[in-house]
Amino acid sequence: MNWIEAVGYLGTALTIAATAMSTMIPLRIISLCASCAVVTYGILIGSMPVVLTECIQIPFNAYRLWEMVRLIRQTEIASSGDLTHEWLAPFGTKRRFRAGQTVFSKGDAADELFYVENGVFLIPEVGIEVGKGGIVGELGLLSPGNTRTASLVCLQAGSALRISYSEVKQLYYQNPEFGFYFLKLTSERLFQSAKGGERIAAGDAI
Ligand SMILES: Nc1ncnc2c1ncn2[C@@H]1O[C@@H]2COP(=O)(O)O[C@H]2[C@H]1O
Repeated sequence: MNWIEAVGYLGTALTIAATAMSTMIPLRIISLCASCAVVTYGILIGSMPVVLTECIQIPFNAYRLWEMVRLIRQTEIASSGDLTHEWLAPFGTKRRFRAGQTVFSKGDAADELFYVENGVFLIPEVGIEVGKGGIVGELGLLSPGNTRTASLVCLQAGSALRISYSEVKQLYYQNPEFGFYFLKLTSERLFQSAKGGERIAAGDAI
């Protein structure tokens, strides 16, 4: 076997390895390496169909790889809670609350969540205060019968964006980063409640 054939076999081996892979990022990286080896081989043996096939595949693989890396980066940002306002603001309807006002009570029917813009709110059952940037009222979307798992009372006058559950669902299906953030937020709160109501401030980064 001469070195030109060795380059060709390297391309074959990498192509087979990529086909066998189940995780997307390594698959795309190995596919790109395979294409580079096969293009080199195609040039060395003067085969335009081989070169052309791989040159068409390279941008597709590179684009999909970029998409996956971007999604993972956004998901990381999402899980730190930085993008919530950006996501929710276009859907929200502003509502003002005065000190002492009950926003909702435990057991009420739930069909919306709140993104706190300012003021301070209290969840009396767990003794948690929710301030600017906090999300509250999301568990009703998942609770049996869609009822509130706790109450919410306004401590210091402020405002919150109301986002209906149907809009939350739209956002969930259309925006995987939001979906992941929502999953993390709700599961952290449910885990904490199950552990005995340890404090997770509703505005805390998760
Ligand atoms: N342990 C908890 N930590 C933080 N927030 C909570 C906790 N339990 C309930 N909540 C919030 O209080 C809200 C009450 O209404 P929901 O059940 O719709 O959604 C609930 C959560 O947003």
